Amino acid sequence: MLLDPWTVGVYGTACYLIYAVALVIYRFYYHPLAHIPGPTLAKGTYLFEWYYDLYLGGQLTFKLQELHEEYGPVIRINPDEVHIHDPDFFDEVYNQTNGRAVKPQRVAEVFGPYPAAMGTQTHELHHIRRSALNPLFSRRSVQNLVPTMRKSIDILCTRLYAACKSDETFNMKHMYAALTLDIINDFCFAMEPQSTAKSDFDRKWFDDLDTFLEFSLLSIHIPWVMSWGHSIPDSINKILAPAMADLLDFRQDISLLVEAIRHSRDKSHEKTRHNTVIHDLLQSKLPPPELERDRLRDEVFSLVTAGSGTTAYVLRGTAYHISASPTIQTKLHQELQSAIPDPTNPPPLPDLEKLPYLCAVINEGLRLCDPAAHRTERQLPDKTLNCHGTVIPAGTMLGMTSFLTHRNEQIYPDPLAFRPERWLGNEGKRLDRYLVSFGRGPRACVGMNLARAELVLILAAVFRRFYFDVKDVSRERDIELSRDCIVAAQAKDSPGILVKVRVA
Ligand code: HEM
Repeated sequence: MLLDPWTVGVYGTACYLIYAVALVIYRFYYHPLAHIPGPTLAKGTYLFEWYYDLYLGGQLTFKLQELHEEYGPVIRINPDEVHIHDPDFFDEVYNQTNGRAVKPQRVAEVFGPYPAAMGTQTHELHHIRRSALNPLFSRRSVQNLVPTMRKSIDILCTRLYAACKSDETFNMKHMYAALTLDIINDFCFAMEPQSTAKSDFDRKWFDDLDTFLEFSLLSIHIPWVMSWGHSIPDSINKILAPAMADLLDFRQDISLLVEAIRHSRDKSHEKTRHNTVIHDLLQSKLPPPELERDRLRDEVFSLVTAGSGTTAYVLRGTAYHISASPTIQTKLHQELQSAIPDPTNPPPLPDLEKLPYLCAVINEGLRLCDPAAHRTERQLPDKTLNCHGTVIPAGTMLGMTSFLTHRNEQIYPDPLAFRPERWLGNEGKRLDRYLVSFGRGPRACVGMNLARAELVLILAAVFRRFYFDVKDVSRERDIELSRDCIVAAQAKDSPGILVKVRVA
């Protein structure tokens, strides 16, 4: 005899409840992480994490400090994940001696299921993809890009001189984002600088990116949302999420460009002094499937998105802190004035990289204005870790958060103060191992050399010539990290960083 729908519903619900209770009991008493301390709700369910990140909007990162104070250096933050807070353990988790390092799916695919190095889960495939990218971002390659970077920086300085005369207020948030976007676009596609010259610095593009990042926070907790979005046509995505329209069009344009470059139809790079990233990848030793059009498209798309907002974030925060302190501003300006007597004829990059105060300012900026807000997650299938006597089984999803290391009072006394002096002398050298803004190990930031060169060239050029009035900027609202949207985000009501400029 067939059961009526009501009875089926009752049995179904009862079975589900029994399953859910059994699962929670398993997680508490029989799970391989059962011995690791943490909040009760987090050990048994994902509700703890969802409450802080989805309901309160990217707040779990800030709660972590409190949890570590209560439960110790190794804690369970959801049924399947461990978080470690011990700055001396960073290399233990991320370095190469631990065998294979797997990037868990939820973080690998947080920006979409892209077949790019950044989105690759397995150690072996990541190694293949990363080996092709590494030479493109070596110190020597970056050195070759200096004229490219200077081209965009000169456009910005011309605009700033004009702003001095007109007493214009402008948004430093979009200004640095436009500059870094122009530089990475030139490197990837030999595209002439565009955004830096626009009156609003291409604001819509960056507002759309912010919306995309807010969405990424949802996708890290509910991964099927992003996968589903990628499985439906772009035309429907554009209706569902209009803020994504330009980004999706840009991604499609890259596909066309890959084919145009592959078949030598695009000659834009002949006007520049460098090959494009697409050229270099096409000439690399990558196996044929890795050279397919859409694979290359997604690799380059991830470079553009990872390589613009992050550096811009450090630039704008650092520029604010310099401008907010007359002492730091004067000290930096004096160093730059004697190193760069003629601002239109700056010294080579290696000479600028030796300026002690500029480097100290940059390190302090990387520390206090670190864009990587979210914990960096890994699984080490070949290694059981032991942290302060707590055994973490091989294969466990584990993470550490650079934000906590960078604000650790024992390492950086008065951690909220922007104090470049802490990086000077022998004491400063001791701190190097605790500056982890670019991550560590085989999956550390591939663009690190490029980012550092941009920071040196841009801050030297701008602060040699200009002073900024930041009296209308609220540090708490416009500068401080207040939401973890995977990348750091400011308060929702922040208007950006509105400043005026004058000649130094
Ligand atoms: C100050 C600026 C930057 C900071 C602080 C930063 C930070 C980071 C961090 C912490 C990671 C490691 C994430 C992980 O371990 O899972 C990373 C990865 C990555 N970054 Fe950056 N980044 C910056 C600039 C750049 C630039 C300029 C580029 C591009 C060209 C870039 C491209 C990438 C890519 C492709 C990855 C993934 C690497 C891989 O998985 O092999 N980043 N970045």
